[in-house]
This record gives sequence, structure tokens and C-alpha cells, in this order.
Amino acid sequence: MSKFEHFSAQMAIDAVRKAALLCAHVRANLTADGALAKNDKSPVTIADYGSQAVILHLLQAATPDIPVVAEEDADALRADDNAALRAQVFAEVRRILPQLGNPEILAAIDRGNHTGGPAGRFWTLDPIDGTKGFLRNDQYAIALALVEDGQPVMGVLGCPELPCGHEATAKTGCLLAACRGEGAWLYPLDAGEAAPVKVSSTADTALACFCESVESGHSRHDWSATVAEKLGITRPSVRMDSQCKYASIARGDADIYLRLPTRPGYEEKIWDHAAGCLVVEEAGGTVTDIRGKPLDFSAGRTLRHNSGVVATNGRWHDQVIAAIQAATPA
Ligand SMILES: Nc1ncnc2c1ncn2[C@@H]1O[C@H](COP(=O)(O)OS(=O)(=O)O)[C@@H](OP(=O)(O)O)[C@H]1O
Ligand SMILES: [Mg+2]
Ligand SMILES: [Mg+2]
Ligand SMILES: [Mg+2]
Repeated sequence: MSKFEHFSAQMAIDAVRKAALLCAHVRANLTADGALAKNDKSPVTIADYGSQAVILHLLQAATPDIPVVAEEDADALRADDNAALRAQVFAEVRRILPQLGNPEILAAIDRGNHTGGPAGRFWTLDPIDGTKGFLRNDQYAIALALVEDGQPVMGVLGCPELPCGHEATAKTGCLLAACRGEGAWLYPLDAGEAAPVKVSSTADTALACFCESVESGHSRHDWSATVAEKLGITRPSVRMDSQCKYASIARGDADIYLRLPTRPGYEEKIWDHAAGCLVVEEAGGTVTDIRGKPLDFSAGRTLRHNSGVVATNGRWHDQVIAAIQAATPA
């Protein structure tokens, strides 16, 4: 690993950990006035804005020349109607970074407006992935990746509600990190030693555990049930919010993640997949779209050359793709 990648991985892990503290504090105290609906009707909370402010401020300090593609912007926060929400964001960010003034917080959030593309380096951030899960007190993730010449080369997934192991005593909260060519690693979310992670070795698709979105608006549950049947799977799917699904595949808890498009024309966002995709690949798994094409992170802010997502332990990925082709309309 180059010196730059080593430095940026440590810094990214630290930034995600700080944002996770903010998210946990907001979630423990969240009331109905802590969230807004965006233009596309999807929710955004104090924690989405606060997490983005903390991470983008830290990225700006450490790598000022690397632009960022992030989900949120501060437009709604600047509106007079949202003064109360804005004040809560400022207060939450200052619990983590006490020196930051209000204008700096808004400016940090607005640093995420890069267009992406095929050349050079950029960061991509989802400050809270699975905002609906966060609001339901369920799974969510903080996802940060470094993309170089269209390829994720470093990824960090903070998963504050995912247990760090399977034993009953395992702490809640883990973080997965990967650098291209260096494997994937599992850390306790707060602090502590890393352990390598590997995908499952499940050899028979009939024994596979498959996971998908909670929201039927994000992935076709009826089609995935048909795909599962074609693969001989009898266990029901595990429905889980956010890129924690990628974390589950990387750790071998699940074998297949299906994200089958609910409507033609929806373009998946790069921040919803870059970190998770690298973590799974570095754990030995395979990630493609539903036609078996690699995810193309070089096309801007979205995966516009892809349709849906499939992640597996890599043993029988082609069989899963074939089952999807047979189960879904052309
Ligand atoms: N129509 C459609 N199709 C596919 N994906 C969509 C769609 N609409 C929204 N989104 C994105 O889904 C992100 C969270 O999805 P998940 O499947 O991981 O979580 S969930 O179980 O549905 O809550 C969610 O990310 P966050 O906004 O960060 O929560 C959205 O970017
Ligand atoms: Mg998301
Ligand atoms: Mg988000
Ligand atoms: Mg969102």
C-alpha cells in the first residue's frame, strides 16, 4: 500500500468514527422535528447533515486538493423555515468539533458537490446510508470511499448498530475497511484491533442466505423471491437497511445481496455502493449489476451504466446472474 493510501485510510477511519459518535447521539435524542423530506420525498435528518459536516471538514483539512461527491447539500438548511433544524445541526457538530463556526459547518456540507468522473481522485460519502433505517431505530451505515481513475481504492463502512461478532458478548458497532489489494478488515467501531474478514465458503446455492433492502421501493422483493426459488433457496431473505448488507456479505454472515431495480431509469448513486463494493471484493466476493457487468464508478455521481446490484461470495455469481435473467422481464 502506498504511503498516501495508508495515511488516507487511517484518516478516513478516524473521520467515520467521529461521525458515528454524532449519529449515535442524535439517534438517542431524535424527535420528529429532527428530520426533513427532500425534493424526492426521501428523508434527511440532523445526523445526515452533521455526519457530512464532520467528515467533509476533516477531509478538507487532510486532503484539501481531493474533491468530494457526497449525498447532501446545505440548501435546505440555509432556508429561514429550517432555522431550528439548522441550530440543532450546529450544536451536534460542535459536540464533535468544538472549534467549528456556523459558516464553516455549512461550507463543509457544501463541499460534496463534485461531479465525479473517470480521471483522478475523489472521495465519495454517504453520511448516513439507510436514513429510513436510522429513523426506524434499525441498521444504518456511514460510507466513505476514495475513488481513483474510476475505481474505488479505499473504503470504510461504519455500522453503528451491527454487532462486532457472533458471540453473545460481542459489542454493538463495527467498522469495515479495505484498500485495493490489501484485503478487508473488521474493527470495533469505537477503538481496537482489526481482524481480517473473508466472505463465506457456502458451496451450494440452495444453502445460501440472501439479503435485500427493507424498503420494497428500493428493490423488487417479488422478483428476488423468484430468483431465490430458482437457486433452490428455501430460507426467507434477511431484510436489512443500508450498506450493512455489503458488510454482511464481506463477513460471511450472508452469501447473496440482491438489489433488483424497482423502476426503469433509476440510477443508483455511487455513494450507496463504492465503499461496500470494495469491502466485499477485498473480502473475496464478487459485485456486479444484475446483468453481470462490473459497477462503473467513472460515469459521474450515479452508476448510470449499470442496473441494480448483485453481491455474492463469488463462488457461483454467474449462476445467480443467470437466475435473475430467467426471473425478471428483459
Ligand atoms: N428507487 C430506488 N431504488 C434503489 N435505491 C433507492 C431508490 N430510492 C432511494 N434509494 C437509495 O436507497 C438507499 C438505501 O437503500 P437500502 O436498500 O440500502 O436501505 S433500505 O432497506 O431500503 O432502507 C438510499 O440511501 P440513503 O438516502 O442514504 O438512505 C437511497 O439512495
Ligand atoms: Mg444511501
Ligand atoms: Mg444517505
Ligand atoms: Mg438519502
